[in-house]
Amino acid sequence: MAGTAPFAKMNGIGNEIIVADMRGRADKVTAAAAIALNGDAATRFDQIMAIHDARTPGTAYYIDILNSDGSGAQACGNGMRCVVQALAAETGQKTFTFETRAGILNAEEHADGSISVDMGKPRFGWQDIPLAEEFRDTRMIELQIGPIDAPVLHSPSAVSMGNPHAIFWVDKDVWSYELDRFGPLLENHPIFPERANITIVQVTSPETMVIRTWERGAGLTKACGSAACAAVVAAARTRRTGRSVSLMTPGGGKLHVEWRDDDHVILTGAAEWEFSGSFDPSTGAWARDTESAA
Ligand SMILES: N[C@@H](CCC[C@H](N)C(=O)O)C(=O)O
Repeated sequence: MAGTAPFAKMNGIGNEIIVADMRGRADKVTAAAAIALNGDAATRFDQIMAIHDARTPGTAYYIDILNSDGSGAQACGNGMRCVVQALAAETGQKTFTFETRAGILNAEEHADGSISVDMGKPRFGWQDIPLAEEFRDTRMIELQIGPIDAPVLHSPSAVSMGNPHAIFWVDKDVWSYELDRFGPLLENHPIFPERANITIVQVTSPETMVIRTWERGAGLTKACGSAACAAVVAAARTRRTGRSVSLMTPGGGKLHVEWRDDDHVILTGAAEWEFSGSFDPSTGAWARDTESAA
């Protein structure tokens, strides 16, 4: 065992995040450790953001992302904001370049404390998302759930923000849908060979929307940053909104997404520290720092 590692329990507008400091060590946070941490109410989380030493020149750190079921993820917008806030508090630095499974991304903490993450360019090709079969136009794919002649959710847009997203458009309040029941079925539908994050979206104006997400590998969450990005890109692509949109999320938090003319998607919002501790990255056994908030 390489010894315990420091962590911070944080959240990105309610998306439950553990930022694990794995710098200077060769081991990784194991799936077993993730599952154990998620099984304890005090450390229950949606994603672990493990900060590792840089692998690529020009980047500050490599960020390994784990879902609460122990699986890996390519992108996590809300978690990246937590990483930025933690590193900015430690170093005083305001801008960072990171590497993730999805590639290299830049992020910045603003003077008001909000944080913007450049989530890169969306991809729409069916092999890129990926989908199991060819769809020439992923603005609307054939997929539905519920009775065949009166589907509850149908015809989603599909988008990759580094990770796979299906966006279902609804007219009614997003809370009136049983996402806890349909989410697992859609996440694991054979059309998504790598599973998918499932989001329902109510567009409320050309600049606003309300979203609820069932996350791949984590279930219902209070917010999902990459889903917010995917929703805005898909909405703009289908002419439901413009390219600059404010989103309300189930935790009551607000995110802003801008799909810039250079094709990059910028996610902006808050991050919050809750408490700190140390943990064993191989087992998930952990202890709270004595001076840390309750
Ligand atoms: N909460 C995240 C998304 C996390 C990754 C996702 N569950 C996946 O497996 O792709 C966010 O804020 O983007």
